[in-house]
Amino acid sequence: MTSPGNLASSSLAASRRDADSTGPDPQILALRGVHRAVSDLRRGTPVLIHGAEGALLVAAAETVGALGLATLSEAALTPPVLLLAPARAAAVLHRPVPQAQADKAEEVGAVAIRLPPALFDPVSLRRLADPVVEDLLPEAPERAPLPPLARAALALGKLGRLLPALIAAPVPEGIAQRLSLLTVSVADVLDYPASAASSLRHVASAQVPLEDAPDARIVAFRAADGGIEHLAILIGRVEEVAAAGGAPLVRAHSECFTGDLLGSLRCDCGPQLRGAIKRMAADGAGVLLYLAQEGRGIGLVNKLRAYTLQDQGLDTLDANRALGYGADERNFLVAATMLRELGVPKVRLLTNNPDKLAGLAACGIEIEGREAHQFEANGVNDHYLETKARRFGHLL
Ligand SMILES: Nc1nc2c(ncn2[C@@H]2O[C@H](COP(=O)(O)OP(=O)(O)OP(=O)(O)O)[C@@H](O)[C@H]2O)c(=O)[nH]1
Ligand SMILES: [Zn+2]
Repeated sequence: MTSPGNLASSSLAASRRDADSTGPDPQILALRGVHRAVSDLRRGTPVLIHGAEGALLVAAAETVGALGLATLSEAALTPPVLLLAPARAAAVLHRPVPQAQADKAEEVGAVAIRLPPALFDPVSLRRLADPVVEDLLPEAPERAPLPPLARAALALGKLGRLLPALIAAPVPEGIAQRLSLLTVSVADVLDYPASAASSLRHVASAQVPLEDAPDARIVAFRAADGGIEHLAILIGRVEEVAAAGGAPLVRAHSECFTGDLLGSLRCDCGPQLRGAIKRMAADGAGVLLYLAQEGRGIGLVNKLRAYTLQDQGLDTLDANRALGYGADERNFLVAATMLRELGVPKVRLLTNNPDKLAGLAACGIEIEGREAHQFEANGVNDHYLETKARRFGHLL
């Protein structure tokens, strides 16, 4: 269980992990490499992905500028193509992706679009990437053969919480060094979510009495990539309950800026957050994991885009898909690692979401029971709640 002494030695251990006598830890180097590549994509700078199949230079359609496109053209072995997730590709191509190809596309999770000169500029590319700017081209573009490493390219864009739309071109090995561009391996990109989650360690904690739970402590967790922190709010006698082999109430709550902080009526997050804290205080103990997984893992910017699509008639699940994301992009290993670090391997989970129960169990957390966590619809979120029950299988 967390104590100030443990915390101090744990953060010291974390700071030493990258500097022992045998040199930096390869896992940490891999995590940092991917994190830096993501930052470059977010800035509009191309990065190189390499694997056994070759080397692919990629840039995010959402952020790339004229300079990035010029770099791509100059280095490309074959003309750059636009990689899109299958759902977005179907919209851009003005037709469903044919079945045989769709299967392949789902498997790879990417479709390549040919980019004639008229579309090879930052404004056109953003238009092709973003379903909110629903201004389809009068003439649909053509498909192109899928380059190698396409799946890793879209995965890298998603890690950056960017629209999963990347301009990509196979390039000769060694070009990245000549152009001073970052290189990441396909394995490091695909391993990143699990590797980052399993590297989470507590870095700081403090007593923070809450209105609804005066005996509360916040513990902050940081991964070895240097990314954003996740928080655990410990309420009451958690330590005692866990030490006695009991299962405290636990809620894995994904952050929701709009609902938690502003009281948005579009979702049920605010009442669920405050309700969980009250319930844990009444129960005498509980752990609320406040996870940096805004918008079920797609990020706040994409959630705002998803809201616009919902205002145009899509539901919460189809809006995610239209953007090129999955219905739920969260990684349950984050919550499981935090619980293990806190010494809470057994829980009574406050949730209506069967995927959370299955996801945490798959990561080795013992689910002693589920506690329903439902709140009245408010007149604005009725359709959202109904969609969660109907399409996500939420338990009532
Ligand atoms: N992508 C997307 N995310 C949303 C939308 N509405 C709310 N969210 C996000 O959904 C997350 C809320 O998830 P949770 O509170 O964990 O709820 P849940 O998965 O429905 O499961 P339980 O509440 O545990 O039953 C927050 O990160 C919100 O930002 C939406 O329309 N689209
Ligand atoms: Zn919300």
